[in-house]
Amino acid sequence: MEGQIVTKVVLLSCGSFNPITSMHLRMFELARDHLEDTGQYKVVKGIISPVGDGYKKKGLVEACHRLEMARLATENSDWITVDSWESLQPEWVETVKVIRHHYEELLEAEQNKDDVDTVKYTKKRRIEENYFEGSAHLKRRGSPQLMLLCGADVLQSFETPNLWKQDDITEIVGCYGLVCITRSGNDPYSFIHKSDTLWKYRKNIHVVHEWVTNEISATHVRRALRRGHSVRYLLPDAVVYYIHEHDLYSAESEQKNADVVLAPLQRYTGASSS
Ligand SMILES: Nc1ncnc2c1ncn2[C@@H]1O[C@H](COP(=O)(O)OP(=O)(O)OP(=O)(O)O)[C@@H](O)[C@H]1O
Ligand SMILES: NC(=O)c1ccc[n+]([C@@H]2O[C@H](COP(=O)(O)O)[C@@H](O)[C@H]2O)c1
Ligand SMILES: [Zn+2]
Repeated sequence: MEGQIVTKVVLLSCGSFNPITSMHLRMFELARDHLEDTGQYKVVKGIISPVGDGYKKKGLVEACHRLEMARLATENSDWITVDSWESLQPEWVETVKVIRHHYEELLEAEQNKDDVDTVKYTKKRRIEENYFEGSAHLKRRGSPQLMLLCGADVLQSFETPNLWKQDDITEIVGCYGLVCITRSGNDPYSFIHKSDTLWKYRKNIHVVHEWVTNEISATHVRRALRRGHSVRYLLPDAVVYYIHEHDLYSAESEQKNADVVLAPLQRYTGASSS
């Protein structure tokens, strides 16, 4: 549409990527097409942020391997990147904090571009002064928006007791925005309808309907590998080779963290082992 303001968007996907699959990469392509088709957005970058080992999910192999596989999977993409910040943190980091971290980096990069010849304020002050309505509402004139990209199962997990803090959900959908890819077994439209918070911020939630549904999941890939079955074409060849070279997924690796409570549940309930 003529005269319409086009907002630049960076998509951030947080997850285990244990291992990264072709569907993880498809999510970015689907989300970019969907946002750009509206005429309101230009997607300039995608970031994959593998969760740290402190997440303690069952079967989670070391972050260094998950990072390397994500790097191999994205080496042919000119816009999807991998970021190690989250995975290098000694403890599990709430997703909202990962988003804040990347948003700050984004603003700094933008301001470094703007600021070459202007009066030097401190970095922090510059960031604060450029928000439209103060730091509670993170929108700076002309700067890119950061949106969380996830599958509908993650949206559904918002209602799992003790997994997400209500304030975090409100900040994610209220201040940043969410792009959610449909996944069989989950109905994001109904979920948004039932949640007062999600309904309130429904304009910030972009549901992308994936018509070519597929059931690719990292769980399926790990299971096939344990059984000695082929996983070729479910994930990029370079990742398949890496997995075999390092003998990553076995019955033994699937038992990692088997007796440990997932970090968010531990943090919000005080439990430490099952
Ligand atoms: N087939 C899929 N359709 C839609 N979203 C997906 C699909 N596979 C993964 N995702 C999304 O990718 C992100 C990273 O997910 P994750 O690393 O847990 O992969 P996964 O395939 O779900 O793995 P696991 O089976 O171990 O849970 C999440 O937002 C998840 O919802
Ligand atoms: N409260 C939270 O911020 C919270 C809770 C559960 C999962 N998560 C994140 O969601 C992602 C989920 O990954 P999995 O689907 O692989 O478990 C991870 O990046 C994890 O850190 C965040
Ligand atoms: Zn998952």
